[in-house]
Amino acid sequence: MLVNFSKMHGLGNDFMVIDNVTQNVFFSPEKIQQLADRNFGIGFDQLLMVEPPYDPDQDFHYRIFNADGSEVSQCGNGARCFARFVKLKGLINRNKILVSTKAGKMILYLEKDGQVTVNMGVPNFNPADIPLRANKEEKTYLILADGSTHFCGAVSMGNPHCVLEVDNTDTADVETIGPQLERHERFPEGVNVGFMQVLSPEHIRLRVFERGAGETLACGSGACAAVAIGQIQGKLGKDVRVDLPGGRLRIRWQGPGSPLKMTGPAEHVYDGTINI
Ligand SMILES: N[C@@H](CCC[C@H](N)C(=O)O)C(=O)O
Repeated sequence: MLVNFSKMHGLGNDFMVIDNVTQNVFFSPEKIQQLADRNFGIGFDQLLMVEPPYDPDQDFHYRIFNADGSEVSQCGNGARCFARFVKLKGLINRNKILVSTKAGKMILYLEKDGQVTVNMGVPNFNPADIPLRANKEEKTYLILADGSTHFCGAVSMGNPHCVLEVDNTDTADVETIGPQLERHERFPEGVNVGFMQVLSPEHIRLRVFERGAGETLACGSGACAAVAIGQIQGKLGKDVRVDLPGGRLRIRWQGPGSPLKMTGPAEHVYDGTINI
């Protein structure tokens, strides 16, 4: 069977994107791992499957799979690439796109300058919804891992995130702490781990060790999580520039109860066909 796909990226967080509106593709978790392999496959952090809407009031549904084959419910950079993809492929001709994921509904806007703005919904700090094992909601949790104590904020952006503040992202021990917290027992469904350096209330640097994919060049939902957590901890303002290894995002959040907006680029790299 021949499968058409596009390779895309958002700030170097890269995706294999499949139009499952006009095709009928199913991949097992093992097949996804094989395709995600950077030596033996196409190579990507996440696979995005664009599907017809599940709800009549939506334009599309889209599914997200990590490189390890696990299906997840949110991907910020993927959402921007999804919006570019459906326009590029002529699946829609509007600049406002309504889409559902496992996490719920989102609204995306294709801007005139080529950037994409995503309304990521309301950040959810309730531990049970993240999910995080905790007696009550806190701005900072103390988590013990391998004899070390980590202070981190936690939030669901539709997917679970914890964020640690560091002095310098260049020297942060992402390779050790990332995997320790990713599968920590306090996070029963795993967690994406952000390392945030606050330069000013309007400017942070961020590295993210992603659940199911390892450290990526950028994590959109991770950037949203860092700004939401930094703001409730009193460190950040309402309009923040986030510098990730792969480039820059703009995150705007008016505070608890309001939806958060992310703006950034989405690039198409090439189209391909594989025989599976
Ligand atoms: N790269 C993404 C997040 C992808 C999913 C994540 N690894 C998870 O398991 O929740 C982004 O840009 O948000």
